[in-house]
Parts: sequence; structure tokens; C-alpha cells
Amino acid sequence: MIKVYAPASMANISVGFDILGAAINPIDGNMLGDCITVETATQFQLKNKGRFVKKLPKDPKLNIVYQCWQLFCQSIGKELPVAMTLEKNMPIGSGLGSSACSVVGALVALNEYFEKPFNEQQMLTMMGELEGRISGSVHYDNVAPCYLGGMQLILDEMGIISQSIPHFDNWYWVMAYPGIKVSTAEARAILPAQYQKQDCIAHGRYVGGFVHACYSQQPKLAAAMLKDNIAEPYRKKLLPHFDETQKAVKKLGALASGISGSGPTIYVVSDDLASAQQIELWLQTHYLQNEDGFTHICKIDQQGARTI
Ligand SMILES: Nc1ncnc2c1ncn2[C@@H]1O[C@H](COP(=O)(O)OP(=O)(O)O)[C@@H](O)[C@H]1O
Ligand SMILES: N[C@@H](CCOP(=O)(O)O)C(=O)O
Repeated sequence: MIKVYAPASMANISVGFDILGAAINPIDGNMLGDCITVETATQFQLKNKGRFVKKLPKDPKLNIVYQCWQLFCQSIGKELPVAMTLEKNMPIGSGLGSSACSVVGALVALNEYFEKPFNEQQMLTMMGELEGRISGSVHYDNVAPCYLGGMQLILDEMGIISQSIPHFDNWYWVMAYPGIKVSTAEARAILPAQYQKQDCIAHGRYVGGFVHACYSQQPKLAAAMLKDNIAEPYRKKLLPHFDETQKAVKKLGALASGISGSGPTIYVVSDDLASAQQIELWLQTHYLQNEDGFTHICKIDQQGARTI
């Protein structure tokens, strides 16, 4: 039997729409991600369990884990009789890469079970295709960090889909999921088809500046560059009182804040644990909308998907 844990991820990180993402890990030891097991069977079976199992599609063939198995079998050229179990611990439509957790967990578990028929690039290509089926277009900024860990910059050139870039070890990422759903496909559909020249120039400056600041280890500059002029102006209306929340966390010492993925989770950066804890408390009281909501103080997860 193989069991794989696939961690939550925050895509975009404000500056890198579709090209930047990081895997995250709560510092209190909680496992924020899906788990998938693969076992021997005489015919294919898929069982679902976990806190968010009720939010999965009713039709089992629409479960992305089933589609992972199908694509894996097609790519290998034969039907593989296995029993898979999805532990759906991640809320769907949360901005924490829930579908990526299932995609990466399922493909890594299958690849491990069958003694690695596919290499890293082949795996990432399959992951991107499956993520694209869900959101309407291929984007690797959740699957790459979830699979490989760390902060990943999507390159998609010369056969290289993604590579990791340095980050700041002392940064805490306070994540707050309010408990409401935002569909990634819908949050992509509301974005403009074209952008003004000055917006493209500013965007290049922000993402280039952030990557430069990460490499040269200038945390203040990096935090100042965490600006989103591509998605945030159009998506913030989907989140509860976003502008007020940003102002409030800034007063509590936040270095930066923004939308995680397509939302409604927000991330807040702090380099001080006491301030991160105060921010978390404020978010628990003011940002969460129902009992499904939660907060976690996280660090960037270096490992990515792993057998447990
Ligand atoms: N195993 C799965 N985990 C998460 N979503 C799934 C899964 N299987 C199918 N889906 C569908 O994929 C879509 C995921 O929605 P999306 O807004 O992209 O969520 P997220 O951004 O959290 O990945 C939903 O329509 C959901 O029903
Ligand atoms: N770059 C994508 C990321 C979506 O992340 P998710 O966690 O909301 O699925 C986008 O912004 O559309």
C-alpha cells in the first residue's frame, strides 16, 4: 500500500499570476492537504473520506482522482486495477489549491505504486492537463509547488516546466479561509482579456523586482513588490471586505497581504511570530464567515508531495 500526502499551496502570491506559487505547511504540525492511498485490487475502486468529502462532485467520474487514474492508465497503455482512497481534507474552491492536492496526490501515489514509470516533467505535464480540465486553462502554479515543494517559478521553456526560487526563511504566512466558495473557473472568467500597456509594464516590474529581491535576499524590497494589478482589482469583490482587511492587518504589522490563488483565502506576511499570532486572531474574528472557515500560520513547505 502507498499513501501520499499532497500539501496546500498558494498560487500567484500577488505578483505572479499563473507563474508563481508556494507549498505551505502550518507551523503547529497540522497537515493541510489531501491524502491518497493506492492498494491492490481486482478492479478499479475509488473511496472518498475526510472533512470535505460532501463537497466532492456526486458523479464519481467527475472526481478528479478518477480522471487521474484514467489518464495514468492511458499514458501507460493498460488498465490498472487498483483501489484508491481520497482523504479530502481541503475545502473546494478555497484558493488553497484543493484540486491540485487531489491531482498531485493521486498521480504521485500511482507513480510510486507502479515504481515510477513517469519522470518529473511527464508527471508535471499530466498534472497541468488535469488542473486545466477543472479551471478551464492549464496553469501549473498550484500543482508544481504541491508536487515539488518550495516557491516555484513557472518557466515552461526548453522542456523545463518549473524551478524553485529562494524565499525568506523567517517569513510567516498567515492564511485565512473564510469558509465561502469561489470557483477558480469563474474567477478566471471575470478577468479582462487584454491589459493596458502601463499595467503590463508595472506587472513586469513587480514580478521581476520580487524575484530579484528573493535572490538578493532583500525582504523589505520583496514585500513591497508583492502587488497584484492583474487579478486582485477584479477579484477582490469576491472576498469579504478585502480592502478593510488589508488595512487592518497592515496596522498589526503585516509586511504584505493579498489573495491566495483565486481566493477567497487571503495570505498575510509577517516576519515576527507574535505579530503573526495577533494577525491570525484578528482574521479569526473578522474574516471568517462560517464554521467551515479556518486560519493557519504557515511556513513554506520544502518537501512537496510525499509518501507517509
Ligand atoms: N478531488 C477533487 N478535489 C477538489 N475538487 C474537485 C475534485 N474532483 C473534482 N473537483 C471539482 O473541481 C472543481 C474545483 O474547483 P476550484 O474552484 O478549482 O477549487 P480549488 O481552487 O480549491 O482547486 C470543483 O468543481 C470540484 O467539484
Ligand atoms: N493562477 C490561478 C490559481 C488558482 O488557484 P486556486 O487555489 O484558486 O485554484 C488563478 O489565479 O486563477
